[in-house]
Amino acid sequence: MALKDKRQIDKNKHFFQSVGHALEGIKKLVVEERNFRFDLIITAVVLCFGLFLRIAIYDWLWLFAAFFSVIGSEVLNSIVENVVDLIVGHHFDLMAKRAKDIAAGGVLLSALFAVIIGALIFIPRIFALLK
Ligand SMILES: Nc1ncnc2c1ncn2[C@@H]1O[C@H](COP(=O)(O)OP(=O)(O)OP(=O)(O)O)[C@@H](O)[C@H]1O
Repeated sequence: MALKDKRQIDKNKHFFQSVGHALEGIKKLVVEERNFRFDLIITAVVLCFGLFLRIAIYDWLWLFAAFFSVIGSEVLNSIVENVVDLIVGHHFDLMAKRAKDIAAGGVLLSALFAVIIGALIFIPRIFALLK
């Protein structure tokens, strides 16, 4: 699935070419975005906790909704940062600041959603374990 033509700008010719570019995008997120790596580590830790505490299927559904909400907003934040940098370059610009701060606010809100879901699922179980 290696991408032979690194300077391609026309449409992908087949499904596997599209998947190859999508995987390249995910690799960029993992390698270049510190917060994205942090989200993945937290997700792995929470998954381990969920398996250890044998949480119910409905709890897993909420947890996965929370994971993908955070990851989705992190992806949107990275897109905004890249597009803004492409447009304004290395200059201070109030609209650039506004766009980046709003995108970061979106990540913060989805992280808050994930913390609430995690607390509702895990705090009662941890208390039950301690009894
Ligand atoms: N061109 C610019 N003009 C004005 N302010 C900017 C510009 N670029 C960045 N900033 C400000 O600096 C902050 C951090 O910039 P940037 O989002 O590029 O860094 P980051 O470390 O990748 O952020 P994050 O922690 O969200 O991943 C932005 O939220 C914004 O407030």
